[in-house]
Order: sequence, then C-alpha cells, then structure tokens
Amino acid sequence: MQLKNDLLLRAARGEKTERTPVWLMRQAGRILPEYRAVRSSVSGFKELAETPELAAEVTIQPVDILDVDAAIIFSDILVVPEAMGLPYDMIEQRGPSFPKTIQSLADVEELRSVDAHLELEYVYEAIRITKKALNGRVPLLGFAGAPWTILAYMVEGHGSKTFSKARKMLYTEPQLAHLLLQKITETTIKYLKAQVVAGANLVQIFDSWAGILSPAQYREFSGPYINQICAAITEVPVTVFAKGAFFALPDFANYPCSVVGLDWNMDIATSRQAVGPDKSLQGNLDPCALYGSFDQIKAETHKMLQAFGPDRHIANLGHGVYPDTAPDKVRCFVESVKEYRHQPE
Ligand SMILES: Cc1c2[nH]c(c1CCC(=O)O)Cc1[nH]c(c(CCC(=O)O)c1C)Cc1[nH]c(c(CCC(=O)O)c1C)Cc1[nH]c(c(C)c1CCC(=O)O)C2
Repeated sequence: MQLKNDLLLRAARGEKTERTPVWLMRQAGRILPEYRAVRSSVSGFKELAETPELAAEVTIQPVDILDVDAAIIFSDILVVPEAMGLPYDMIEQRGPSFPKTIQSLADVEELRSVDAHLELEYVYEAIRITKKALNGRVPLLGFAGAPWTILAYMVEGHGSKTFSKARKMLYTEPQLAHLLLQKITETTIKYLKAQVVAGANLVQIFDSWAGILSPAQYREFSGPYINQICAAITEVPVTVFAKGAFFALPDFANYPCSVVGLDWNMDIATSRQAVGPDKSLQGNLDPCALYGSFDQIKAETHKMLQAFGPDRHIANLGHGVYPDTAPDKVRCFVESVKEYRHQPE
C-alpha cells in the first residue's frame, strides 16, 4: 500500500524531505495514560504484548495522540530469548527476569534457533493488524535486540549496571560466547525477515548495552553479528542503534545499514564525520531535556536540528523516552521538529 507519509523512509534512504521526520524510542508505553488504561485491563506487560489486537492498539496510540511520523510495533527485545527457550518474566517496577540463564555449552546447545522465529507468530499478527488499521498513515517500524545485548540478558538473567557475568563470559569462555551470539544472530535474521513479510517498513537493531564493552571487544563480539544482520535484511532499510558505542561509529560506516542512531553523549558533527555522508543519522536529544519548560524544549530541539542539517536526519531522543515524561512535553518536542525550517549555513 502507498504510504501517505513516507518522510521517515525517504530520510532513511537519503532522499530529500520537506522537513525532518520525528518519532520517539519507547513512544508506545507508559508515558500515555491511554496506554496505562489498556495495560491495566490485562494481567501485565506480557499479556499485552502477546495479544495482537491490543498490541496493535497501543502501537497506534502515539500516532493518534502525539502525531509522530512512524509507529513502532509494541513488543520487546526479550521475546527472542523466550522463543529460543528462555522464558522471561516482566516484574512490575523492576524489569525483566529470566528464571533460567545460560551458563554452559549444554545450555547453549539446548537453545532452539532453526525454528525459534515460528514461536513469534503473535508479533507478526500484531504487525498485520497494525498495518491494516494504520491504512498507510505512517510507516511501521519493526525491531530486535542486537545479539550482544540479548546475550547479556541471557547470561545475566536480569538487568544490571555492569552486566559483569555476561562480560566475564567474554574473557573466560569466548568460544562459547561466539557460539551463542551466532545462534542468536540466526534467529534474529529470520525474526526480522518475518516482521518485514508481515509489513514492517524498516527495522531497528537495539544494542542497548554496546557501551559497556571496550572498543576491541565490541569489534569482536558485537559489531560482526550486527553486520551479518544488516547484510541479510535487504528488503527494507535497517537502523543500528548502539547506545554508548561512539567508538564503533567508523565501523558502522562500512555496514550495509541505512541509518545509525546516536545517543546524547555523541557529538553530532563528530559523529557525522565518523559515519561519513552515505548513512542517515537518528537522534539524539537527551530524554531529560523533556523535563524542561516548553521554551527550553523548543530551543534544544531547534539547536539539535540545526546541528544535524536538513538531510539524512530522523529526529528522535538519544534513548527511550522516560516513563514519567508529560505527554504535553513530548508533543512539544514533536511540534518543534515539525515547525522548524533550516537556516542557510
Ligand atoms: C533493553 C530493552 C528492553 N526492551 C527494549 C530494549 C531496547 C531499547 C532500550 O535500550 O531501551 C525495547 C522495547 N521495549 C518496548 C518497546 C516497544 C516499542 C516502543 O519503543 O514504544 C521496545 C522497542 C516495550 C516495553 N518494554 C518494557 C515496557 C514497560 C513494561 C510495562 O508496561 O510495565 C515497555 C512498554 C519493559 C522492559 N523491557 C526491557 C527492560 C529493561 C524493561 C524494564 C524497564 C522498563 O520498564 O522500561 C528490555
């Protein structure tokens, strides 16, 4: 179906756009009272994510309420380890937890990878329902975690400041880590391809824990697997968002991806230099900027847009929007992007 608003896809491909497109990571979620209402009608996050009609409903809420230029399918990166054989619980106020973790070769060998993506039919169904309901209003984004970030949860078993168990494995059992990373990569490729078949117009790879690796470790344990995924997804543009991995930006220049996400620690001009002219950039306002006044948000957003320039930019925050951000402030961010006209250099 012809999209009525394809600004984001054109920006991703490096085509000229009338204005910069805008969306927010984690826009489908707790910032919206409308989301919390749907969420409280079910037993919890997992039931919501696994019920395609409801997942579609909360996916579309930010398009209706915040007027963003894209929808992102409501799901989680942790559905992949679950499909491979490690179920997770989402614990209220605390986050994800895995009753069983990966510690040995036997654990890795037990994981499903060949057909694991078939367990995620509920995600594909949510994508199909969302596409139909969106009726071409905006593109729909699919996503998955990067293999390193998924390994981190599979080995650690829960969130952590240091992920020291996961990083320990890279030193003590590098071979085992590579075996696991390759298995996750194979499942992720099939999963993302199935999302595209279901209707995703672009897919984003979230490497949320990229920044806790050294540059050398990143080059060995994360980058190559992301590169494999980018090379396999030829049907739609791919965005790579590696939080904290400023050191990897020159590597991404050589990956077959279309867009590179920046967090707010990354200098815009320096990042553009590192990534080169042939990729689009996404980001990178500090999520905390949305706690400022309306005037501050507008000024910060305009400063950011000017620094990125008019082309090859998708406006976003530098990480997911924080759950206690006022929806009015989010709308102010979106409107500030939409009203901006670039000043000639
Ligand atoms: C690391 C990571 C996770 N999940 C995700 C990442 C990568 C992005 C990032 O770095 O933030 C990705 C994710 N998770 C969710 C989405 C939905 C789409 C969107 O961006 O709007 C996306 C893209 C829903 C969610 N995923 C989660 C919620 C909150 C659960 C709830 O509604 O109770 C939502 C809406 C839970 C989740 N899921 C995860 C954690 C650590 C937590 C707990 C912390 C938190 O609550 O934010 C794992």
